[in-house]
Amino acid sequence: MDKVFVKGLRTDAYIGVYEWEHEQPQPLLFDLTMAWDQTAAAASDDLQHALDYDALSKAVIKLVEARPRQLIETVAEEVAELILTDFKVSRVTVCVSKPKAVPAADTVGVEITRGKN
Ligand SMILES: Nc1nc2c(c(=O)[nH]1)N=C([C@H](O)[C@@H](O)CO)CN2
Repeated sequence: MDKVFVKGLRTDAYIGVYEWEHEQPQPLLFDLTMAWDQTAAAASDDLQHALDYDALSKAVIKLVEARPRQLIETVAEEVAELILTDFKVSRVTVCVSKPKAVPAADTVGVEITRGKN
């Protein structure tokens, strides 16, 4: 299956279980990989038949910045659900990185893959 991807999509979010994390936003980075058949987009050269990574990126940022959450697992599931539902994608992998979470590590995060039944 063909894929459309977005790497290193940055948002600033109220995210975390600790008190200080509720008081200031911190960066979350998303790597998103969507299954998408490119045939119609390539044949027509028309964005209407493509998975619009610009619109998708904006929708993800809007969702993530809309409200505070405790766990990055929750964010990952909500982002996957948005992409599957609003962008008619059949399968998506969402990787969420939280670079400020563990000072001794470059970054930490979770990765999930979800599909429509
Ligand atoms: N699996 C997870 N572990 C932890 C999370 C999380 O969202 N998922 N969050 C925290 C804290 O908020 C941490 O990021 C602050 O440094 C701890 N573990």
